[in-house]
Amino acid sequence: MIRVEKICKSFEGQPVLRDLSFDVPDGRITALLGANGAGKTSCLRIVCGLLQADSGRVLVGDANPSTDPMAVRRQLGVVGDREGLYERLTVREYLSVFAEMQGLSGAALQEALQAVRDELELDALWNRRTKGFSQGERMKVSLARALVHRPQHLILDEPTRGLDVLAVRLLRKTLLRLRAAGTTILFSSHVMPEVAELSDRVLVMAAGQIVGAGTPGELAAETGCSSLEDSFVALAYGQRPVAAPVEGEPA
Ligand SMILES: Nc1ncnc2c1ncn2[C@@H]1O[C@H](COP(=O)(O)OP(=O)(O)OP(=O)(O)O)[C@@H](O)[C@H]1O
Repeated sequence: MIRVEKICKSFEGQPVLRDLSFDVPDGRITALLGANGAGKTSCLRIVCGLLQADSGRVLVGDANPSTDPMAVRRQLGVVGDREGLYERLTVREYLSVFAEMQGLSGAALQEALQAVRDELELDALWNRRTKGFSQGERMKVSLARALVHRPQHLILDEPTRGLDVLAVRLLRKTLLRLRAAGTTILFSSHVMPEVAELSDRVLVMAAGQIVGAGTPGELAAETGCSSLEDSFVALAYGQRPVAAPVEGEPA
Protein backbone atom coordinates (compact mmCIF):
# COMPACT_ATOMS: atom_id res chain seq x y z
CA MET A 1 0.00 0.00 0.00
CA ILE A 2 1.05 3.58 -0.66
CA ARG A 3 -0.08 6.23 1.80
CA VAL A 4 0.15 9.98 1.26
CA GLU A 5 -0.60 12.03 4.39
CA LYS A 6 -1.11 15.77 4.37
CA ILE A 7 1.63 16.57 1.87
CA CYS A 8 2.37 20.23 1.20
CA LYS A 9 4.76 21.49 -1.47
CA SER A 10 5.41 24.97 -2.82
CA PHE A 11 7.63 26.13 -5.67
CA GLU A 12 8.97 29.66 -5.42
CA GLY A 13 6.36 30.51 -2.80
CA GLN A 14 3.48 29.14 -4.89
CA PRO A 15 1.62 26.24 -3.21
CA VAL A 16 1.30 23.27 -5.56
CA LEU A 17 0.25 20.50 -3.15
CA ARG A 18 -2.01 21.46 -0.26
CA ASP A 19 -2.52 18.94 2.52
CA LEU A 20 -2.75 16.22 -0.09
CA SER A 21 -3.82 12.84 1.33
CA PHE A 22 -4.79 9.52 -0.26
CA ASP A 23 -4.19 5.77 -0.09
CA VAL A 24 -3.35 3.39 -2.93
CA PRO A 25 -4.42 -0.17 -2.05
CA ASP A 26 -2.51 -3.35 -2.94
CA GLY A 27 -3.59 -5.44 -5.89
CA ARG A 28 -5.50 -2.57 -7.45
CA ILE A 29 -4.90 -0.12 -10.29
CA THR A 30 -5.38 3.46 -9.15
CA ALA A 31 -5.41 6.38 -11.60
CA LEU A 32 -4.43 9.91 -10.67
CA LEU A 33 -6.23 12.49 -12.80
CA GLY A 34 -5.93 16.24 -12.87
CA ALA A 35 -5.74 19.20 -15.21
CA ASN A 36 -2.34 20.32 -16.53
CA GLY A 37 -0.47 21.78 -13.59
CA ALA A 38 -2.73 20.20 -10.94
CA GLY A 39 0.33 18.70 -9.23
CA LYS A 40 0.28 15.04 -10.32
CA THR A 41 3.93 14.78 -11.33
CA SER A 42 5.05 16.67 -8.22
CA CYS A 43 3.04 14.27 -6.08
CA LEU A 44 4.43 11.17 -7.84
CA ARG A 45 7.99 12.49 -7.56
CA ILE A 46 7.53 12.95 -3.82
CA VAL A 47 6.18 9.39 -3.47
CA CYS A 48 9.24 8.10 -5.36
CA GLY A 49 11.62 10.11 -3.19
CA LEU A 50 12.81 12.25 -6.12
CA LEU A 51 11.41 15.42 -4.57
CA GLN A 52 11.11 16.46 -0.92
CA ALA A 53 7.75 17.60 0.44
CA ASP A 54 7.71 20.70 2.62
CA SER A 55 5.58 18.83 5.17
CA GLY A 56 3.50 15.70 5.51
CA ARG A 57 4.45 12.04 5.20
CA VAL A 58 4.56 9.32 2.55
CA LEU A 59 4.74 5.57 3.13
CA VAL A 60 5.53 3.07 0.39
CA GLY A 61 4.77 -0.20 2.12
CA ASP A 62 6.37 0.49 5.48
CA ALA A 63 9.16 2.71 4.15
CA ASN A 64 9.33 6.49 4.14
CA PRO A 65 11.04 7.91 1.02
CA SER A 66 12.41 10.95 2.82
CA THR A 67 14.05 8.96 5.65
CA ASP A 68 14.74 5.59 3.99
CA PRO A 69 14.99 6.08 0.21
CA MET A 70 16.90 2.82 -0.33
CA ALA A 71 14.15 0.76 1.31
CA VAL A 72 11.60 2.50 -0.92
CA ARG A 73 13.68 1.87 -4.06
CA ARG A 74 13.79 -1.86 -3.35
CA GLN A 75 10.01 -2.17 -3.34
CA LEU A 76 9.16 0.42 -5.99
CA GLY A 77 9.34 0.52 -9.80
CA VAL A 78 8.98 3.87 -11.54
CA VAL A 79 8.16 4.80 -15.12
CA GLY A 80 8.64 8.56 -15.08
CA ASP A 81 7.91 11.40 -17.44
CA ARG A 82 11.53 12.38 -18.01
CA GLU A 83 13.03 9.10 -19.00
CA GLY A 84 16.79 9.06 -19.28
CA LEU A 85 18.05 5.88 -20.94
CA TYR A 86 21.80 5.39 -21.12
CA GLU A 87 22.15 5.70 -24.87
CA ARG A 88 25.49 3.95 -25.22
CA LEU A 89 24.23 0.79 -23.54
CA THR A 90 22.26 -1.97 -25.19
CA VAL A 91 18.92 -2.86 -23.63
CA ARG A 92 20.49 -5.95 -22.05
CA GLU A 93 23.36 -3.92 -20.58
CA TYR A 94 21.06 -1.17 -19.37
CA LEU A 95 18.69 -3.57 -17.61
CA SER A 96 21.64 -5.50 -16.14
CA VAL A 97 22.96 -2.31 -14.54
CA PHE A 98 19.62 -1.62 -12.87
CA ALA A 99 19.13 -5.22 -11.80
CA GLU A 100 22.58 -5.22 -10.21
CA MET A 101 21.78 -1.94 -8.44
CA GLN A 102 18.80 -3.77 -6.96
CA GLY A 103 21.13 -6.44 -5.59
CA LEU A 104 20.55 -9.15 -8.21
CA SER A 105 23.46 -11.25 -9.42
CA GLY A 106 24.32 -14.59 -11.02
CA ALA A 107 21.46 -16.88 -11.98
CA ALA A 108 18.83 -14.68 -10.29
CA LEU A 109 19.96 -11.72 -12.41
CA GLN A 110 19.81 -13.77 -15.63
CA GLU A 111 16.33 -15.08 -14.72
CA ALA A 112 15.09 -11.55 -13.98
CA LEU A 113 16.41 -10.29 -17.33
CA GLN A 114 14.85 -13.17 -19.24
CA ALA A 115 11.52 -12.61 -17.51
CA VAL A 116 11.24 -8.93 -18.53
CA ARG A 117 12.58 -9.75 -22.02
CA ASP A 118 9.73 -12.21 -22.54
CA GLU A 119 7.05 -10.22 -20.74
CA LEU A 120 7.72 -6.99 -22.65
CA GLU A 121 8.55 -8.62 -25.99
CA LEU A 122 12.04 -7.17 -26.11
CA ASP A 123 13.74 -9.74 -28.37
CA ALA A 124 14.19 -7.40 -31.33
CA LEU A 125 15.60 -4.61 -29.13
CA TRP A 126 17.67 -6.72 -26.74
CA ASN A 127 21.12 -6.12 -28.23
CA ARG A 128 20.46 -2.66 -29.66
CA ARG A 129 21.83 0.50 -28.09
CA THR A 130 18.96 2.66 -26.84
CA LYS A 131 20.13 5.78 -28.73
CA GLY A 132 17.43 6.80 -31.19
CA PHE A 133 14.74 4.54 -29.74
CA SER A 134 11.16 5.50 -30.56
CA GLN A 135 8.79 6.57 -27.79
CA GLY A 136 7.17 3.12 -27.65
CA GLU A 137 10.54 1.41 -27.52
CA ARG A 138 11.67 3.72 -24.74
CA MET A 139 8.51 2.98 -22.77
CA LYS A 140 9.07 -0.76 -23.04
CA VAL A 141 12.64 -0.42 -21.79
CA SER A 142 11.57 1.93 -18.98
CA LEU A 143 8.87 -0.49 -17.91
CA ALA A 144 11.32 -3.39 -18.03
CA ARG A 145 13.72 -1.40 -15.85
CA ALA A 146 10.90 -0.63 -13.40
CA LEU A 147 9.91 -4.31 -13.17
CA VAL A 148 13.22 -6.13 -13.31
CA HIS A 149 13.43 -6.46 -9.50
CA ARG A 150 9.72 -7.42 -9.18
CA PRO A 151 8.69 -4.51 -6.94
CA GLN A 152 5.51 -4.60 -4.88
CA HIS A 153 4.65 -1.04 -5.98
CA LEU A 154 4.63 0.48 -9.45
CA ILE A 155 4.25 4.16 -10.31
CA LEU A 156 3.79 5.39 -13.87
CA ASP A 157 3.55 9.03 -14.95
CA GLU A 158 1.48 9.28 -18.15
CA PRO A 159 2.72 5.92 -19.40
CA THR A 160 0.71 5.85 -22.65
CA ARG A 161 1.76 9.29 -23.88
CA GLY A 162 2.86 8.99 -27.50
CA LEU A 163 2.31 5.22 -27.74
CA ASP A 164 0.69 3.39 -30.64
CA VAL A 165 -2.18 0.95 -30.23
CA LEU A 166 -0.03 -2.16 -29.88
CA ALA A 167 2.24 -0.55 -27.30
CA VAL A 168 -0.80 0.57 -25.29
CA ARG A 169 -2.18 -2.96 -25.45
CA LEU A 170 1.08 -4.44 -24.24
CA LEU A 171 1.20 -1.96 -21.37
CA ARG A 172 -2.43 -2.68 -20.46
CA LYS A 173 -1.86 -6.43 -20.53
CA THR A 174 1.23 -6.04 -18.35
CA LEU A 175 -0.57 -3.88 -15.79
CA LEU A 176 -3.49 -6.30 -15.57
CA ARG A 177 -1.12 -9.21 -15.05
CA LEU A 178 0.72 -7.29 -12.32
CA ARG A 179 -2.55 -6.42 -10.63
CA ALA A 180 -3.54 -10.07 -10.61
CA ALA A 181 -0.23 -10.82 -8.91
CA GLY A 182 -1.06 -8.29 -6.16
CA THR A 183 1.08 -5.34 -7.28
CA THR A 184 0.09 -1.86 -6.08
CA ILE A 185 -0.22 0.33 -9.18
CA LEU A 186 -0.59 4.11 -9.34
CA PHE A 187 -0.54 5.90 -12.70
CA SER A 188 -1.34 9.37 -13.96
CA SER A 189 -3.10 9.94 -17.24
CA HIS A 190 -5.16 12.36 -19.30
CA VAL A 191 -6.70 9.62 -21.44
CA MET A 192 -10.16 9.04 -20.03
CA PRO A 193 -11.20 5.88 -21.94
CA GLU A 194 -7.97 4.23 -20.87
CA VAL A 195 -8.50 5.23 -17.25
CA ALA A 196 -12.12 4.07 -17.31
CA GLU A 197 -11.09 0.71 -18.73
CA LEU A 198 -8.05 0.03 -16.54
CA SER A 199 -8.66 1.58 -13.17
CA ASP A 200 -10.25 0.07 -10.11
CA ARG A 201 -10.10 3.43 -8.43
CA VAL A 202 -9.72 7.02 -9.61
CA LEU A 203 -8.32 9.99 -7.69
CA VAL A 204 -9.13 13.42 -9.10
CA MET A 205 -6.76 16.24 -8.19
CA ALA A 206 -7.40 19.94 -8.51
CA ALA A 207 -5.20 22.72 -7.18
CA GLY A 208 -3.06 20.31 -5.22
CA GLN A 209 -5.85 18.47 -3.42
CA ILE A 210 -8.02 15.40 -3.97
CA VAL A 211 -11.47 16.57 -5.03
CA GLY A 212 -12.92 13.16 -5.89
CA ALA A 213 -12.10 9.51 -5.20
CA GLY A 214 -13.86 6.28 -6.07
CA THR A 215 -14.54 3.82 -8.83
CA PRO A 216 -15.52 5.37 -12.17
CA GLY A 217 -19.11 4.31 -11.34
CA GLU A 218 -19.01 5.95 -7.92
CA LEU A 219 -17.70 9.20 -9.40
CA ALA A 220 -20.47 9.12 -12.00
CA ALA A 221 -23.08 8.62 -9.27
CA GLU A 222 -21.60 11.41 -7.15
CA THR A 223 -21.55 13.93 -10.00
CA GLY A 224 -24.68 12.82 -11.83
CA CYS A 225 -22.63 12.27 -14.98
CA SER A 226 -22.77 9.38 -17.40
CA SER A 227 -19.08 9.15 -18.32
CA LEU A 228 -15.78 9.34 -16.50
CA GLU A 229 -14.78 12.29 -18.67
CA ASP A 230 -17.85 14.27 -17.59
CA SER A 231 -17.34 13.26 -13.95
CA PHE A 232 -13.74 14.42 -14.17
CA VAL A 233 -14.72 17.78 -15.68
CA ALA A 234 -17.38 18.24 -12.99
CA LEU A 235 -14.95 17.50 -10.17
CA ALA A 236 -11.76 19.08 -11.50
CA TYR A 237 -13.28 22.20 -13.06
CA GLY A 238 -16.48 22.48 -11.07
CA GLN A 239 -18.60 22.19 -14.21
CA ARG A 240 -21.69 20.13 -13.54
CA PRO A 241 -23.54 18.58 -16.49
CA VAL A 242 -26.52 20.43 -17.91
CA ALA A 243 -29.53 18.62 -19.31
CA ALA A 244 -29.50 18.62 -23.12
CA PRO A 245 -32.41 20.68 -24.50
CA VAL A 246 -35.30 18.56 -25.76
CA GLU A 247 -36.20 19.18 -29.38
CA GLY A 248 -39.25 21.35 -29.75
CA GLU A 249 -39.00 22.73 -26.20
CA PRO A 250 -37.51 26.12 -25.38
CA ALA A 251 -33.90 25.86 -24.08
N1 LIG B 1 10.77 22.35 -10.18
C1 LIG B 1 9.78 23.21 -10.29
N2 LIG B 1 9.99 24.53 -10.14
C2 LIG B 1 8.97 25.41 -10.23
N3 LIG B 1 7.68 25.08 -10.46
C3 LIG B 1 7.42 23.78 -10.62
C4 LIG B 1 8.43 22.77 -10.55
N4 LIG B 1 7.85 21.57 -10.73
C5 LIG B 1 6.54 21.80 -10.93
N5 LIG B 1 6.28 23.13 -10.86
C6 LIG B 1 4.97 23.75 -11.00
O1 LIG B 1 4.06 23.06 -10.17
C7 LIG B 1 2.78 22.96 -10.79
C8 LIG B 1 2.36 21.49 -10.84
O2 LIG B 1 3.22 20.83 -11.78
P1 LIG B 1 3.11 19.28 -12.05
O3 LIG B 1 4.12 18.94 -13.08
O4 LIG B 1 3.17 18.56 -10.75
O5 LIG B 1 1.64 19.17 -12.63
P2 LIG B 1 0.91 17.99 -13.42
O6 LIG B 1 -0.41 17.81 -12.79
O7 LIG B 1 1.79 16.81 -13.50
O8 LIG B 1 0.74 18.65 -14.86
P3 LIG B 1 0.69 17.99 -16.34
O9 LIG B 1 -0.61 17.27 -16.45
O10 LIG B 1 0.74 19.20 -17.22
O11 LIG B 1 1.89 17.11 -16.49
C9 LIG B 1 2.91 23.63 -12.15
O12 LIG B 1 2.41 24.92 -12.05
C10 LIG B 1 4.40 23.63 -12.41
O13 LIG B 1 4.78 24.72 -13.22
